Amino acid sequence: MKADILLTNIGQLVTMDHGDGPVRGKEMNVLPVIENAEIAWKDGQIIYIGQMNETKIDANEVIDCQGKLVTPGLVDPHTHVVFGGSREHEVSLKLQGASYLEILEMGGGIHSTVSQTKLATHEELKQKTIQHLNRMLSYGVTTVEAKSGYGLDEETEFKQLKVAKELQSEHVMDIVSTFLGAHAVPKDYKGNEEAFLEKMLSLLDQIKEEELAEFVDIFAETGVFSVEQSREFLLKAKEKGFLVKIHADEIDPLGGTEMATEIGATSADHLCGASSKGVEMLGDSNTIAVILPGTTFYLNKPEFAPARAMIDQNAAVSLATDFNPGSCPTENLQLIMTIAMLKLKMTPEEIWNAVTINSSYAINRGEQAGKLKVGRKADVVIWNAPNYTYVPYHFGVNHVESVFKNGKLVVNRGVFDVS
Ligand SMILES: O=C(O)CC1=NCN=C1
Ligand SMILES: [Zn+2]
Repeated sequence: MKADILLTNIGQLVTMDHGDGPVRGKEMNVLPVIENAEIAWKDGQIIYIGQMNETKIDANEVIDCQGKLVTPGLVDPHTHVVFGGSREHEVSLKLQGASYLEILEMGGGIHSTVSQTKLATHEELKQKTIQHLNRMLSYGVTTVEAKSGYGLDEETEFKQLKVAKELQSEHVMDIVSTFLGAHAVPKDYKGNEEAFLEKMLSLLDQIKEEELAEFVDIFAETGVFSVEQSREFLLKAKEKGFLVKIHADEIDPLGGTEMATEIGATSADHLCGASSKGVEMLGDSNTIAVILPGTTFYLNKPEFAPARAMIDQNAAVSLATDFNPGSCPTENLQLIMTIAMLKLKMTPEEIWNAVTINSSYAINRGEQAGKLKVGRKADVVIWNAPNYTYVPYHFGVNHVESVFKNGKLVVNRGVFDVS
């Protein structure tokens, strides 16, 4: 068998090849691992996965993985990666005890990023986003969702969406685009949310025509949009052919989780305040629960999402960074894995399923990402770690050694000249 690249002497090859669909409930605690394994690819496509020395493979390049861990590229299914500026100036307010919603109400938070995103040129926004995507790649992420939502007007929402679309073809990262025009109520629409939502809905035809987004999302939260406003908005988006997802029960328990499952949302995200009814409905639905423990940590909230109860009720759970300049300014999905272990009480097996195969289904890429299987593209990570438990265990550092995207080496962190 002729190959371009063969990885051999792999200690643990985690394939995520459970069969079709996301993994849910008890199945989340199963991790398909091949010990002492090899994987080979040609022209960017996986042609062999198996035990070492089972098959003769004639490869142009052979990489001895020295017993290390190899996994699929990670999938980050919830990020606000396209944005201007930053919000470190709000740290003093946070330290004085101002809450996220209080800062938003004061005209800061999302509104602050909206002002900075409006000021950024298309090119400035694009170059800044490339830096964030490169850092995500260095953490082992090879597929990412990118939301708009820092324009709250036609011009700047389209600027964000066009940056994401250009990077879909120009950057090696696979990017799934989401329209989040309903991210907050701009000052000139205060008290007139319905009119603002109508304005955002009026953009959908052009977004669909120009293929600028696959998903539509909305922030269902106190002081932003109600659950009923969100239901109506997302149902209209579905009628126009969009897939939908929702920021639900992030801060206040409004019942967005239940609504997401009722309308057949692809994912319901945050869910810190999900009710027991909402948890039960997730278990009985195809809606993926995307949990963002980094945000709960960074907002210093005591209550984390009840991920343990969701898994116990047979839900499919995914993890994401929620990378954004305000409530979770980190691209480090590995750190999220550690927080999920400690605060959500998820096992290493559940965590690895939640950052690969389940995340890929949360952004409609279940057939393309999050799994290593013959015939799929070679999005592969070699970790400087002896096993999959080691990554969330040894926290706050980057364990990636090499990242291959479509079979091409795109990140090599294994090179040190320390003599
Ligand atoms: O604050 C932000 O910029 C991102 C966010 N949207 C909803 N929750 C957090
Ligand atoms: Zn978010």
